Amino acid sequence: MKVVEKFTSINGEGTRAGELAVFIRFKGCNLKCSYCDTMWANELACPYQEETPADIVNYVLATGIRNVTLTGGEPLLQKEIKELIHHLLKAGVRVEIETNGSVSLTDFCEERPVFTMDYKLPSSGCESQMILENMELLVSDDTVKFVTGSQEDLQKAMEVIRTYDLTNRCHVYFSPVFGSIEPVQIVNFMLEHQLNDVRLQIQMHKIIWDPNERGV
Ligand SMILES: C[S@@+](CC[C@H](N)C(=O)[O-])C[C@H]1O[C@@H](n2cnc3c(N)ncnc32)[C@H](O)[C@@H]1O
Ligand SMILES: Nc1nc2[nH]cc(C(=O)O)c2c(=O)[nH]1
Ligand code: SF4
Ligand SMILES: [Mg+2]
Repeated sequence: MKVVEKFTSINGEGTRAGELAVFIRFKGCNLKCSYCDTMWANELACPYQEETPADIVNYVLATGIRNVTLTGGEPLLQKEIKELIHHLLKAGVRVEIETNGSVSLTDFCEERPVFTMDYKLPSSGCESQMILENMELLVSDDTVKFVTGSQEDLQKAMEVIRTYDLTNRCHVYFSPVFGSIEPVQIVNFMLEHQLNDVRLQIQMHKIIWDPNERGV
């Protein structure tokens, strides 16, 4: 598996935000979101370490931390990802996968990690790649995350939430494209449209550390 970085930190996002977590970041992505904060990991020339699922499980267990987030890049594109999920779950670790909404989840629903799945909004430039069938596969521990950069994005996110009744299916988060929309605009939109059960979340690690710092 192509690992570009692995580190321990607090999870800066998602339902376990603020808890300790181990991060495994994989190389490569099939999308090119306008705002991507880890584009470096998607470049062909990005150096990586070839690791087996067993190497990764050993690293995770040695940290003594019970949460692991598999991210990237797009983690579900790694050939051995199913095997890795299997071994991590068997070892009793909580597995969260950050995925971009353009990879089918059908193959990952038997032995289940927790999914934090983006719905890519218009300002990302990648909305046409969304696999809408994925919405039907989400369960109550999963999350749909809308990273919003504009009023148009907020409007579209609301439509998607209503179409798929997302707040009755799973967690729903709004997160600002870091530094490009004022969080208060998101709050005002939520108030104006009475978006109950939607949660605003700001990437905590970008406030604790320099927003461009890697490995945190
Ligand atoms: C770097 S991606 C990797 C996982 C997967 N490719 C995806 O897009 O979900 C991890 C998360 O960071 C979010 N993200 C990337 N750049 C961001 C930015 N500039 N501001 C806020 N969130 C961002 C993505 O939308 C995604 O939810
Ligand atoms: N601390 C911290 N929390 C995170 N949660 C999701 C991350 C990601 O890049 O997917 C991330 C990250 O890069 N750092
Ligand atoms: S899908 Fe994720 S990793 Fe890929 S470009 Fe978009 S934000 Fe970056
Ligand atoms: Mg990140």
